[in-house]
Amino acid sequence: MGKTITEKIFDAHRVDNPAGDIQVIRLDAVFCHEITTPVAINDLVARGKDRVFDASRIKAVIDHVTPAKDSKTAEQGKIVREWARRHGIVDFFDIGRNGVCHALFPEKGFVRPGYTIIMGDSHTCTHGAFGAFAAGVGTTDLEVGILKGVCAFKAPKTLKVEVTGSLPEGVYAKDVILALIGELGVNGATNKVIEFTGSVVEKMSMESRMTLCNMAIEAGGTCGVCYPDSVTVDYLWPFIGNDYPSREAALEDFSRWISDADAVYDGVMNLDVSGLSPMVTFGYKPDQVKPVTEMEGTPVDQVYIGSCTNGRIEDLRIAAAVLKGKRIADSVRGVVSPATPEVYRMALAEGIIQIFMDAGFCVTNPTCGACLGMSNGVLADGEVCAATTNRNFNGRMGKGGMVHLMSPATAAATAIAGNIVNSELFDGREAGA
Ligand SMILES: CC(C)[C@H](C(=O)O)[C@@H](O)C(=O)O
Ligand code: SF4
Repeated sequence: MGKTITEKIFDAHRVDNPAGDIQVIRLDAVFCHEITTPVAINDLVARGKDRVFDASRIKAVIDHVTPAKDSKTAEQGKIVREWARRHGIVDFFDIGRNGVCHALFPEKGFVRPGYTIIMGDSHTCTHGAFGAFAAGVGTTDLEVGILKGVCAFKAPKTLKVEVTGSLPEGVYAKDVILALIGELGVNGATNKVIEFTGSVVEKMSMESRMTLCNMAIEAGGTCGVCYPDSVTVDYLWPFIGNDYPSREAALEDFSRWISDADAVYDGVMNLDVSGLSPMVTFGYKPDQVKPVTEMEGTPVDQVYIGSCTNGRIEDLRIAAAVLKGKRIADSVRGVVSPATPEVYRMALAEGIIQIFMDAGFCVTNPTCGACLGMSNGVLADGEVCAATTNRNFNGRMGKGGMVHLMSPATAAATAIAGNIVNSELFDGREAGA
């Protein structure tokens, strides 16, 4: 019987099978940030277990609220900073080098096909885009991971989603994942890995694949996963060039991490995106999704472009293409947070930061910022934000605020119009047609 990519990853990492379908797997990396890791650190210290399994496999960043906005966030940063120093964690990213964890760590080459990764963050599923198993965990699992480099999971179940057809102009990975979550519902993939396959995914950049996998959790998924291919090899080449004689050799090696044709799934669905139009959420749950055309005219107070979903260079390029030479509406506050310093640098070099500033956007440092409503653009009661983020929960961006999730193109067009609108990049034609 064939196996899925996730089953193969588990087979290669299993160190114990204590009971039933519980499997203990060895971890290739443990990622940390300043919101959830301090709780684990403090507890390990209190229990006299202030150790790390392997400092080189722990990657840490201060990203959610940075620079610190108050004493509490300053303290959280301090705990992680001192812990990283104490244990010789070299890959620790503080002010000036820090960015949103799920954008920064892949960009640094820390995620590889076949890897197992945990983090105390629900959007850890993003890293599956590289053909890895990466899952968000709670404090107890994080502590065990830091201490022993292992984690217990149930045997993985997989929902295979074949994305077929051809993406129309102006329709992006964000629209695909919103449409999928709309179909699945917020619990549609609970306790399952969502395996994204099909010709549309094969044609996607690593950035777009990360956008897809990032929101797997919004349908309840443990992880999203894409097969590693030449796109993955090209993205990782600066980091793996010394390990393989050629890109072809790397590709050959990575092909271990692809599901067998006769793998057994817990569900298979097809999503033909040929007729898809830009999508937007309308309520407080990510599965409340409609085509933008049905929400047109909804006024917004703020437009936020950033986050681990859509704060990468590809996203900023798309938004800038819409904003170029235009001004955002007087009634709108535009905020853009490049996801990492490298994204910021590229955007600067390409004139994208200039376009955002000329359009009237405020450009912040790389951080989660407004995404979770802790800094850099918190909404007032009754205010509405068009955002490229992944969560529209009630009060997420500020008490009494409403968030509409959308693609960077739709967000940029909305900023110009002052209300929700399709971008002019969308003409409804299938790509290449
Ligand atoms: C702060 C952290 C625990 C949280 C998460 O797990 O997702 C945050 O990143 C979010 O997006 O709400
Ligand atoms: S950008 Fe938003 S969703 Fe992503 S890790 Fe930060 S707070 Fe969470």
